[in-house]
Parts: sequence; structure tokens; C-alpha cells
Amino acid sequence: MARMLRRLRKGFQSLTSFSAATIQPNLSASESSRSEVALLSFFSPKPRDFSLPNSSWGSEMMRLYDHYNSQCEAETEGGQTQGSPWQRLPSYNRSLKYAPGGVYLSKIVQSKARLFTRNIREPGAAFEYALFVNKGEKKCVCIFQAGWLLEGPPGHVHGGAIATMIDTVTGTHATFLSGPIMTANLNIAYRSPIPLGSTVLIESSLDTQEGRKTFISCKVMSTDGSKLHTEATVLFVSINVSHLVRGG
Ligand SMILES: CCCCCCCCCCCCCCCC(=O)SCCNC(=O)CCNC(=O)[C@H](O)C(C)(C)COP(=O)(O)OP(=O)(O)OC[C@H]1O[C@@H](n2cnc3c(N)ncnc32)[C@H](O)[C@@H]1OP(=O)(O)O
Repeated sequence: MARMLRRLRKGFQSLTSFSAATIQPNLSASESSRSEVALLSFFSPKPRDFSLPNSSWGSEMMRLYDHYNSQCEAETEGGQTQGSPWQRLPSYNRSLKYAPGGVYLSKIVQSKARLFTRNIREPGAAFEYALFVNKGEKKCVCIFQAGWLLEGPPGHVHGGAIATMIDTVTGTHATFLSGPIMTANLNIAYRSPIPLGSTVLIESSLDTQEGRKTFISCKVMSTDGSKLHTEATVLFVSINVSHLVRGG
């Protein structure tokens, strides 16, 4: 158990893709150290970044990617970065190598564990998405193209797939803001169906942080903003990484 915890903490400590500036100033020392461990990368040296464009992306997906990506920090000729509040978040198919249920899972299951939204290999078949976070406004935008394997009602996206994307976007946002978290409560209102194959915007905004609790609101909209497909409120509770090793 102690060895597992050491490996898990080490994994969190290498999460370099998350900015140190995201630590909340209003957390206690122990809560703050919980946040610090989330600033690290637990991924293999050269993992594939699934949030980069691929041949399955349609024109609307590419237009939006170019729009948000162009607002992210760009390196100047002098090697310095411009001060944009936007940042594209990479996305891998393993999140925590040593904590997919901790000691309760066999080594085979641990070695085969993959992030739910990144486990279908065929480009365009399921969840195609990229996340951009705005550090200043504490909001996050996801561009999402829903593939043919996500069908629920004929020709439209399954409600569970929509919930999965909401949990993923808001969960990533909450991790960025508060460090290691788990979803405690997720409320969803489905307002209008999402056509299969279409591209939508998923917007996540921080409502409030109270101690260990991070409250986030989320909207899924058509890309021109004219149609609200889904809205949700989500509560995340900060956890100590040992929570995952103990199996919750
Ligand atoms: C690890 C990070 C990796 C990051 C990598 C990033 C890259 C990859 C991104 C992928 C992003 C995917 C994101 C998926 C995220 C999941 O889907 S997580 C899976 C689904 N969630 C679960 O399985 C959670 C199961 N539940 C639990 O483990 C525990 O109940 C919890 C949520 C940790 C809370 O337990 P606890 O720590 O004992 O907390 P507890 O003391 O009971 O409550 C603390 C406070 O929260 C409140 N609370 C607790 N539960 C509730 C509830 N259900 N309703 C309302 N209030 C509640 C309590 O009332 C209390 O409030 P205060 O008294 O402080 O005001």
C-alpha cells in the first residue's frame, strides 16, 4: 500500500501540463498540497495527444479548433510566450497509471485501463474533442464532434454520451482549478437533441469554490450559440490521492 501511494504521488508530481498558477489561494495547507500534486504529469514520455486534429474532423470542428488555438499562447521569435489567458489542454488515453482502482485491480486490468472517452481507435467513430481553458475567466470550452458509435435516439447522440462529455469537460476543468477531485453530483437537463456527426460547443464555468467543494455549470450549445442542447450543474469534491488507492 505504501509503495502504491509513493508511486501514485510521484505520478501526480510529474503532471507538468497543469499550471502552478491554478492553485487556489483560499485552500488550507493540506488542501493546497492536494492541489499541488495535480500540477504534474503522470503520462509516459511520449504519449499520443488525442486532442490534436485528425482526418475525421469536419470543417466546423477545424474552424473552431483554429479559432481557439489561435488565441492560445504563441511562442515569439525570441522564444518567449505571449500572455494569452487561453491554453489548449492535451488529452491522453491513460490518466493515472497506478490508480485505476488501486490495489483492488489486477496488474492486467491496470495495464489495460484506458480513459473512457479515448478508448475507441477509429478516428471520428466516437468522442472527438479538444479542450481550451481560460485561466483568467476560470472557464473552459470544449469543441466536440459526436461520432456514429454514440447513437441513442435514431440519428442523434445518446444521453449517456452527452453526460460523459459533460463529466469529462467539467471534471478536467475542476482538476485544473482545484487539483485531484471526484464527481459527487451531476444534474443534467436535456433541452434539444444533438444530431449525430455534428459539432457542438461545451462551455464549463466555475460557479464557486467552498473548501473541498468546486461547483461548476455547463452548457452544450450549437456552434453559432443559437440552440441550447443541454445544461448541467456539477459538484466536485477534492480528494487526497490515497482515496483512489484505497478504492474510495
Ligand atoms: C484524480 C484526477 C485525475 C485528473 C486527470 C485529468 C485528465 C483526465 C480528465 C478526465 C476527467 C474525467 C472526470 C471524471 C470524474 C468522475 O467521473 S469521478 C467518478 C464518479 N464519481 C465517483 O465515483 C465518486 C464516488 N463518491 C466518492 O468517492 C465520495 O463520496 C466523495 C465524492 C469523494 C466524497 O466523499 P468524502 O471525501 O468522504 O467527502 P464528504 O466528507 O462526505 O463530503 C465533503 C463535502 O461534500 C458534500 N458532498 C459529498 N457528496 C455529495 C453529493 N453527492 N451531493 C452533494 N454534496 C455532497 C458533503 O456534504 C460535504 O459538504 P460540507 O459538509 O463540507 O459542506
